[in-house]
Amino acid sequence: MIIGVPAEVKQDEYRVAMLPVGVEILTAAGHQVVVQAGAGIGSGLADHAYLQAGARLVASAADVYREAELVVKVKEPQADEFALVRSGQIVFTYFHFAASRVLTEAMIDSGATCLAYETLQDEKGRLSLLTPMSEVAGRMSIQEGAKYLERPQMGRGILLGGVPGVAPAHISVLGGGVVGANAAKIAAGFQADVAILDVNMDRLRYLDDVMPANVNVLFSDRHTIRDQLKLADLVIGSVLIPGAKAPHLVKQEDLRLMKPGSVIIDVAIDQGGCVETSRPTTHKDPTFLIDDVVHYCVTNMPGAVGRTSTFALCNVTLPWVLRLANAGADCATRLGGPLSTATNILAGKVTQTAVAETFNLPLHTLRS
Ligand SMILES: NC(=O)C1=CN([C@@H]2O[C@H](COP(=O)(O)OP(=O)(O)OC[C@H]3O[C@@H](n4cnc5c(N)ncnc54)[C@H](O)[C@@H]3O)[C@@H](O)[C@H]2O)C=CC1
Ligand SMILES: CC(=O)C(=O)O
Repeated sequence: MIIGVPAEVKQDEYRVAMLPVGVEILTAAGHQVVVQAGAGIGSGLADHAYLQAGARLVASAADVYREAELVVKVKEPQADEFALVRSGQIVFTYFHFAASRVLTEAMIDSGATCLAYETLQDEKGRLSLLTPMSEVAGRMSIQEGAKYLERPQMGRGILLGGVPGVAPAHISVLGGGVVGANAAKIAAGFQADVAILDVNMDRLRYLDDVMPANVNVLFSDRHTIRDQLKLADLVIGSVLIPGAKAPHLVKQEDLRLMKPGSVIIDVAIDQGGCVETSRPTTHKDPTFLIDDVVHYCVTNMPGAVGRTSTFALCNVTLPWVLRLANAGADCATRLGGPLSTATNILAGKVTQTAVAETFNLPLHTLRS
């Protein structure tokens, strides 16, 4: 199979979808890998490393899309990439379709097959291609939160850990999955006072067992959320209902409960955000103020730490790329099991229930 790796074009996206070692493994298995020149630069991976591993370098994204049967990316195709995606092609990347009707319609119109990293459930039911980026974003949410709590960044002027005689920051983490647990772990290390809210009691019991003493776990309901908003200096939005638009746990009217200069890091923004007032932002212009509350809603947080993130992502995606490539272009879209959970659009037809429901589109059933 011909596998294509274009350079990422989303604002401030420094990741790349394949490491040179991935090229080596795929070519050794008899496949061809076409890489856009410069694609790895943001992650410190030079063109010659891809060449040495057996890749063919091409000048433009158009060249990659023209040749590749399987396009492997990091972020969803951007508007100026839509026309490059073609019928019969498989695109394997983060899509987060429920957050964008425009993207969903563009991919339907392309006639391509779209396999989303974020909905792939492995044999144990884990979202194993989302996990490493959630680990990055969860950890990063605390360092970003610490920065935007500083007064010159419009924050309240709060140091996360406080100092002897002055209370630490209170951090409320909405959703105790991978992002939430990683955020809480780092926040606890800063000696902040942390609360994790979740609706999954088994998860709360687990977190209660493994988290340090400055982390409390609470059941997430409307009253507890509102109580937490009154206390919080920093709120981390980290809920997920796989494939679906994130529920708005914080309503616009709730912002009035919060202290002026408090900060919301809505990590769940890639699924639409769990705060009603959130809207997508970029690393270049990451925050905005509503009712004196700082909102940070960057949709590709791990992109800023491209080197760490590229390695963490490619470590887990490569086995699936290899599996698709070995199946061959005709059979790859008929692979059952985990790859069927990744299939959001098959040859231009929506196959993910949550996406069809979000946009009221016809749902097609996958057949093996
Ligand atoms: N902005 C960015 O750059 C990035 C965003 N993300 C996003 O972060 C979000 C969270 O991802 P993960 O932690 O991996 O998901 P996860 O599935 O591990 O955790 C989500 C948690 O939310 C909980 N939850 C569901 N409904 C809830 C409610 N009403 N109240 C409280 N908790 C609730 C679930 O029980 C689960 O424990 C996803 O939307 C993911 O795509 C992940 C990486 C990067
Ligand atoms: C999960 C995702 O969309 C990202 O890492 O950018």
